[in-house]
Amino acid sequence: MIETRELTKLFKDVRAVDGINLTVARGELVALLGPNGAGKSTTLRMLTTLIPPTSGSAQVAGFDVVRQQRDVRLRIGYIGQGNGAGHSQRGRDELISQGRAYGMTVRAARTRAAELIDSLGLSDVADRTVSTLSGGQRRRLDIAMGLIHAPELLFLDEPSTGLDPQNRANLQEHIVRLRAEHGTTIVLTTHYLDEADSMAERVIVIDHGRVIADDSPQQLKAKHVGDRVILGFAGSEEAARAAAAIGAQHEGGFIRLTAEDGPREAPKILASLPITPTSIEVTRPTLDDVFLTLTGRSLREDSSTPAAELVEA
Ligand SMILES: Nc1ncnc2c1ncn2[C@@H]1O[C@H](COP(=O)(O)OP(=O)(O)OP(=O)(O)O)[C@@H](O)[C@H]1O
Repeated sequence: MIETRELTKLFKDVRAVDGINLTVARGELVALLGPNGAGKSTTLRMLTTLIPPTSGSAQVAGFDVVRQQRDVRLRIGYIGQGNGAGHSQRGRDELISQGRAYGMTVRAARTRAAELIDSLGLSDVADRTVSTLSGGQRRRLDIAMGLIHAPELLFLDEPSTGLDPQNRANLQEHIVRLRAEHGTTIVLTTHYLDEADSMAERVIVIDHGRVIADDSPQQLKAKHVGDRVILGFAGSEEAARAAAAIGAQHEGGFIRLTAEDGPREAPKILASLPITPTSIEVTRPTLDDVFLTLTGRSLREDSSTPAAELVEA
């Protein structure tokens, strides 16, 4: 569905996207994850034909993003960071007008609008003017706008930024359901770690315009970080004896181990110790730990991340 080769975008001397190669198969739900300024939106804007690449190439839905822009545009939906719907119109009318702009008949646009209103949970508010909708409702209307022409591929640029946690969860549920019902290929950008983790079956981590990791969230965590098992002992001496028995190091009264599957391996570790620990803690890594391992920086500590997102990330 998407194939890019050395896709690059320069803004004067800023290398916003630096030779990205990626392949997205039909039906995948892929999250592009990275800190502010990593190049996620620029990548999306090239894939949606909004800006031309400086070099490299991209095929989207079988067409070239530079030479066959119209063919690409007919097959994709794009929901950018701002709200797309006009504020003084009723939501349903906005959807129908959007369908007409794509060349649909009034009848087809009405039917499709009704379907989307239903599947995005907008039935109670679709006949109100857009300006009276809540942030979450408006975002769902934006998604309906992007889907009116039944695109094969939907791009969402930070779909849940600015929403409260409840609306975010609700929106995520709708996106996952749409995908299950219609088989739409979805590519979204996010800097919410939990969003990438829970929704996407594949996470492409981008930093400084380059892909630094590309795998399922589970594999990324297992491959790059692993689970942590921390054993606590009554004192340093006990910890040293236990550490010697399993060929590990201790730090004061603690032994810190990495395990591929912590919850399963912890009982075996315990069984091989000559002394019973006083505490045991098994922690599973987050995608932030993956980012930290790969870059030495935390996505959360990114100085340009707005404070509201630090709390939720
Ligand atoms: N029109 C532009 N002119 C100049 N520089 C730009 C332009 N658009 C983006 N950039 C720069 O390109 C880099 C990548 O920006 P981009 O918006 O793609 O990042 P992002 O990963 O989407 O970040 P965010 O999460 O903040 O949206 C940044 O350094 C940004 O300042």
